[in-house]
Amino acid sequence: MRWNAYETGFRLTPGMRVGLLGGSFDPPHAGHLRITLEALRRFRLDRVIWLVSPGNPLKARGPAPLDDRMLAARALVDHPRIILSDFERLAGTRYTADTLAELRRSFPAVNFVWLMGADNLAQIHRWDHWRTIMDSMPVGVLARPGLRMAARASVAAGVYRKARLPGTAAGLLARSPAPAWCLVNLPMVNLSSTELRAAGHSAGAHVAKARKK
Ligand SMILES: Nc1ncnc2c1ncn2[C@@H]1O[C@H](COP(=O)(O)OP(=O)(O)OP(=O)(O)O)[C@@H](O)[C@H]1O
Ligand SMILES: O=C(O)c1ccc[n+]([C@@H]2O[C@H](COP(=O)([O-])O)[C@@H](O)[C@H]2O)c1
Repeated sequence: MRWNAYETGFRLTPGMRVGLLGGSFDPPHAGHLRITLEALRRFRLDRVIWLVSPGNPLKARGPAPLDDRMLAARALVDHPRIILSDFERLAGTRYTADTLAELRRSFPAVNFVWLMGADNLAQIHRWDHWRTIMDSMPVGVLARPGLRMAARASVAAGVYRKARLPGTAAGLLARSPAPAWCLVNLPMVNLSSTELRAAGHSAGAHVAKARKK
């Protein structure tokens, strides 16, 4: 399967520790980059793949076109260990549980870690087959301004309380058998795509500006 239209020449080799940051990235922002760099370091990952989603199944509002969001991400990120991918478009998956199953099938010897902000830990119990996600892959959670408490009090944190690694053991997460999750604190960046869109910064506007140059 030709599964990455935007990133040529990257290889995932057996034994690699690879973080997966799924998101709308509508538009991508410095908060995404900050948590990615922090995840690479704290979870001792070899790579992080941004899975730029065709559309969050829980969001009624459709995002900007995927190509615009990929281009905007490319303009923001230039790092040898960060891969940008439209895997979900190419694999035809929409729900995270399906995407992760497909990735595991394609790369059976890679140690994947699902990454997300604390806002998503607080609501992952609403996702399709959320327990399959938690039971099949370690999960790294990055603190997000104002959401640490909601994450700690979440359904997922309660159901999987015994599977939680302390922040001091974050470096072991990628090699821990699922279920395993770890919430790390970090210097937080108070940015969200919602606020950026409200201020007129869309992925499409970025592309239009780049074309004018
Ligand atoms: N500032 C941030 N701090 C921590 N995690 C973040 C931050 N921004 C985004 N994330 C996480 O990155 C992933 C992708 O985020 P997403 O593309 O939805 O951006 P967003 O800013 O949350 O967008 P929106 O406001 O439209 O929901 C999610 O897991 C989200 O929790
Ligand atoms: O699989 C689901 O049911 C599901 C529900 C909501 C969100 N997700 C995924 O969570 C990631 C973050 O979504 P978003 O829109 O908050 O950036 C992205 O990869 C989505 O596909 C997945």
